[in-house]
Amino acid sequence: MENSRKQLHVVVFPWLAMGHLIPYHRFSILLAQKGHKVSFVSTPRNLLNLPKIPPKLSSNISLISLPLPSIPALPPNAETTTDIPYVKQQLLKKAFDFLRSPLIAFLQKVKPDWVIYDYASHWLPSIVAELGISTAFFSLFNAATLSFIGPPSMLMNGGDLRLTAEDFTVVPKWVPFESNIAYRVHEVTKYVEKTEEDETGLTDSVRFGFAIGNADLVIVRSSPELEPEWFDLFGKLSQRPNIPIGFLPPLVEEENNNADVGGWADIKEWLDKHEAKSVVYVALGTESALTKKEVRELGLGLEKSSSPFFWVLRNSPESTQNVLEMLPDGFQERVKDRGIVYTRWAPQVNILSHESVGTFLTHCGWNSVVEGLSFGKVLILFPMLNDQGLNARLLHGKKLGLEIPRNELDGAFTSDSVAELVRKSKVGSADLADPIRGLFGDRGRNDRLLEGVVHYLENDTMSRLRASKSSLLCDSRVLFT
Ligand SMILES: O=c1ccn([C@@H]2O[C@H](COP(=O)(O)OP(=O)(O)O[C@H]3O[C@H](CO)[C@@H](O)[C@H](O)[C@H]3O)[C@@H](O)[C@H]2O)c(=O)[nH]1
Repeated sequence: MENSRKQLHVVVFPWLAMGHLIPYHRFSILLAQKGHKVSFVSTPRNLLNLPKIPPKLSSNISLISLPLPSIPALPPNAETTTDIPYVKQQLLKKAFDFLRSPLIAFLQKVKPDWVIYDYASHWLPSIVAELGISTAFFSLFNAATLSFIGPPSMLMNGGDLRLTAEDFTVVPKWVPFESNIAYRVHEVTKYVEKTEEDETGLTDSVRFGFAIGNADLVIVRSSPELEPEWFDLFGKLSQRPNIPIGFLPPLVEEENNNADVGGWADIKEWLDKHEAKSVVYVALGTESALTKKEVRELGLGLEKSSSPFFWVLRNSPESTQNVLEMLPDGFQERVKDRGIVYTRWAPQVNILSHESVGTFLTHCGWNSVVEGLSFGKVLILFPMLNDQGLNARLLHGKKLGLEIPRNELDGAFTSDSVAELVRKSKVGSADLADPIRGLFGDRGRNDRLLEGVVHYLENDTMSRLRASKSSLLCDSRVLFT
């Protein structure tokens, strides 16, 4: 760390979801690499499951464990959204909200310069401001999604009148330009059900409202080159300083190359046998669950495509049936020479970094999108939940992906359309040269955006320190007059 730069102490507190813990952890590593001190706060099992901290950075990162209080009806070991059915997520938020007291006690003790927090801890910024600590909301949603969610001033007052799934299929009235970014009914049905069963009394949009509206800074995991009009609009709607951090393109972890049976070494051996860009990687993140009918259609589609594939298909807490039993009869036997159905946690970044993978059939979780595009894969878009439908519209509009046609109401699709898009993904390499696509994996550009965020955190802290020193000077002058 240069002498002119102050070493910051940053407390990082993500929501309890793998898709949040992973990028918050990555951001923490990058802050530590810049010489800053990070306290990464989460629950015990989540801390154990995080990627290893590189030994040379371990003195800069402390893992702070706060046990998750038990809540009736929440399974005892549930510490992430992956452990529970989607409609039970609000229970996890209820338990998460009980982390408030131990977290505040920790902050009072260590008095960091910054707290970087997620949308679920909407209560954090106002309390932390009273302690004189700066707050940054780190948004894993892009600017288009943040704008779709709405102006914080409206959300904080409970003024979001969208209640039914249909309400979310309309471009909001605060979007002043032409846009097609809105949900399809099937992409929000579960959100509406989850909200109706709300255990916390707060909808996610209210949490977003407070998380954004009370932040000193909003850091957005995206880039203004991808979505200039949405960054512009989000700045106006939020009335908060906001800054893009770029995409945080993934790093391939060397240590994943282990001897675990069925682990990365075995997967790599299988991928190595295939021609460049021939394999379709299929994975739908950590929160979405397919119905039996969807598993069947997707399977038949992959079979009809005649393409080699690697399909991550794990059991979901939403279903009591083993997911392999949902596959079409005889499926695994018929495709055994060219397809793998993988039922464990997959080393996704390693797989996507492999040259034999050409196509990524994805649910459009923002991490997966970034990972796929950073490694130059062709995306087949299959949104299921959360921001995924909006991401799919954005990507489709920018010609960054091919969307599987689906029935707008129930999401039904055909195996033929899956097979057709897989084939199309193999021939449509022309737009791979698109400069927008190149932004995702451009290390130089992404590093510069990250550097901008780090400078903001450093400079803001320095000006606060100078301001508090000069107010002390004023006070002492008052004393001496
Ligand atoms: O077997 C697996 C499954 C997932 N991953 C990783 O886990 C992350 C998953 O993130 P994402 O692709 O964004 O999917 P979700 O976990 O479903 O993400 C949640 O969080 C995202 C960020 O807020 C949102 O965009 C999604 O809609 C929301 O469901 C990625 O880094 C994957 O590489 C693995 O490494 N192996």
